[in-house]
Amino acid sequence: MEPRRWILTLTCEDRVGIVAGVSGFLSRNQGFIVDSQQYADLETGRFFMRVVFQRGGGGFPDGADALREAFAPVAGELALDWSLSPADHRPRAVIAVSKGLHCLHDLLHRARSGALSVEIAAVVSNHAAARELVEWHGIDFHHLPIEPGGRAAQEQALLGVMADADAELLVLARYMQVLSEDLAARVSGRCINIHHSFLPGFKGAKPYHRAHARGVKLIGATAHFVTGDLDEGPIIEQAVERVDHRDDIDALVRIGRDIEAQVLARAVNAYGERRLFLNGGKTVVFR
Ligand SMILES: Nc1nc2c(c(=O)[nH]1)N[C@@H](CN(C=O)c1ccc(C(=O)N[C@@H](CCC(=O)O)C(=O)O)cc1)CN2
Repeated sequence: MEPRRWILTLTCEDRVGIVAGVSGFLSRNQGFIVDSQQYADLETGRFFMRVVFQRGGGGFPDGADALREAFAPVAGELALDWSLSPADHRPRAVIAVSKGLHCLHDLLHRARSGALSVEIAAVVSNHAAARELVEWHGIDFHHLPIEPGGRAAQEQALLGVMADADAELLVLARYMQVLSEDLAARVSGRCINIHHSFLPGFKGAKPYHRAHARGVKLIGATAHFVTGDLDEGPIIEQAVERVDHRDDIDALVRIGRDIEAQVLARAVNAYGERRLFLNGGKTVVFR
């Protein structure tokens, strides 16, 4: 049987000796490195690293707690912000959606076919349109309409669903409500939105209409971490497709749906596989 694999991710203030410190720890503990990627941002002075490793011989710490206990002194010495988990761990996620269900369909299908690296724990929506689809997949659906003056209560209910589902990640899969500053702060670094344009172009509502009016030759989609500032969060993934004068707004919307679904799934998988790091107003995404 293949030995269990582990993923160590870390970030820290950059200095000489980080890679040596980590690889030295693994060597001393019979850790066999399967994949290692690191990046030094010379502008911010931050360092990022992701190591995939497995048991390489006798003396390898047995289990997550033993590994974390063994690594903690090294991490303290190097002043690391770190996380260590089994490679097959899939973070639990809540998906939020409004009336456009194409990204939700895609995520549910990928989850069902084992191609999604997060576990969909529940789906919430300010409309009831997705209930039948979600329940067909055997997943909890929560209809959280926004009553007049009820945005704060609705957001509390959304946080309640995340807590009850033990979910760490919130995915806005064409959820057309602007999260409050408070909610955005509470899910900072663990909330991913898909915006239906190639940011920074065409922020806000109805980007395809405005792209058509502008006569663009490329349209795209952008997955980003959510912040309190609409469509301003750190970009995780983007893609574009060529369009031309023959493509009316309906065509742009149709072409855009596929781009949105693909870009969002890539971003969610980067998060689930611990390949994604916040780096100030930007991100580091290991391939
Ligand atoms: N705090 C944030 N919340 C959300 C973000 C974000 O970047 N920061 N992105 C949106 C998604 N989105 C574009 O990608 C978007 C959604 C909604 C709107 C908008 O103007 N909504 C209106 C209501 C529209 C309606 O009811 O249909 C509003 O909220 O008043 C613009 C952009 C998700 N949330």
